[in-house]
Amino acid sequence: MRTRFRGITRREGVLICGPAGWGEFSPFAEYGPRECARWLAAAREAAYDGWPAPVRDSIPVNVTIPAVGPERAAELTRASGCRTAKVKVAERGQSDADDIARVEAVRDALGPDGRIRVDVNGAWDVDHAARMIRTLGRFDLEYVEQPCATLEELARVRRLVDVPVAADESIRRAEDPLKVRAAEAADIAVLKVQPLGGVRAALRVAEQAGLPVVVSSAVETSVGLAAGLALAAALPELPYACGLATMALLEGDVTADPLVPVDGEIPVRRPEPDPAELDRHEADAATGAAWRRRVADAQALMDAPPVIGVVR
Ligand SMILES: O=C(O)CCC(=O)C1=CC=C[C@@H](O)[C@@H]1C(=O)O
Ligand SMILES: [Mg+2]
Repeated sequence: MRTRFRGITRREGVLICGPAGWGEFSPFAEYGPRECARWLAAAREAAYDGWPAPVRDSIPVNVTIPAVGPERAAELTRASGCRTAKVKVAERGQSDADDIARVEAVRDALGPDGRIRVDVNGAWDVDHAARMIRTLGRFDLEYVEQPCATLEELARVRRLVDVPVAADESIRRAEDPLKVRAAEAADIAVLKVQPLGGVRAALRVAEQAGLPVVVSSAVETSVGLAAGLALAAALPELPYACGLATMALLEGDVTADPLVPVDGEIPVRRPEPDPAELDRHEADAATGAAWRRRVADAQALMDAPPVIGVVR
């Protein structure tokens, strides 16, 4: 990766080639087989079933600003050409002052008409969240993503601030993603294709959650990003720019024509992996064997025929 994001500097995964095309299985290292089964279901759907028909052919996207200094944050914002930015805040080891400086720099770079959301990844308690959301509110926030860890805390924060609250981890890591609505914990639901088990599964969550939705990536290659675009393209409504411009966080891609935004949008398309790029990024034998085991462990929990075909 070009920069540390979500605590990692390397992104690994498995690409599966099937009759419907290529799929990506790239759960983060700490996820066990039960959670990985949903990620594998998403890859299978891409490789074996394909996706529902799109109702739009271009997706507005936000630039994703990691927990970098204000100058770098402004640089990344300007270079993206996007009119919406999602700024990581509450990074471990950093201060509220770091977050305020980063958001202020992004606001300066975007100008008054740009939209800014922040992603806390559940790190604040309710008092800290209320205080920081009010402080950052002076930069006019579009919404705050997962300010606290639990549904109960999200519901309390919602009643304390007038910035909309988006649920992310409460949707993608929950046994029942639909509890968010019952708990009145969020105004917006963030959908990620792999954690939710595929495009069709994510469409069902969107329908049942009954909230406006944003599609966001899991920092995949263009193989996995194509599934995120397919979800964003199939949703009946798409009121927010989507977090699908994460190719900017990666040094390279497995395709020769990566999915990157032009004027803040990404066209809905499905780039094919390029043999030379596949070879360039192929993991060593030990890493490959470990990933084949992760596929097998997740597969063992799925009531679906085993994944076969080319696994790289
Ligand atoms: O939503 C975006 O702008 C990009 C994707 C993104 O922010 C994330 C991807 C994967 C895990 C997290 O680090 C983070 C998130 O919490 O949404
Ligand atoms: Mg998030």
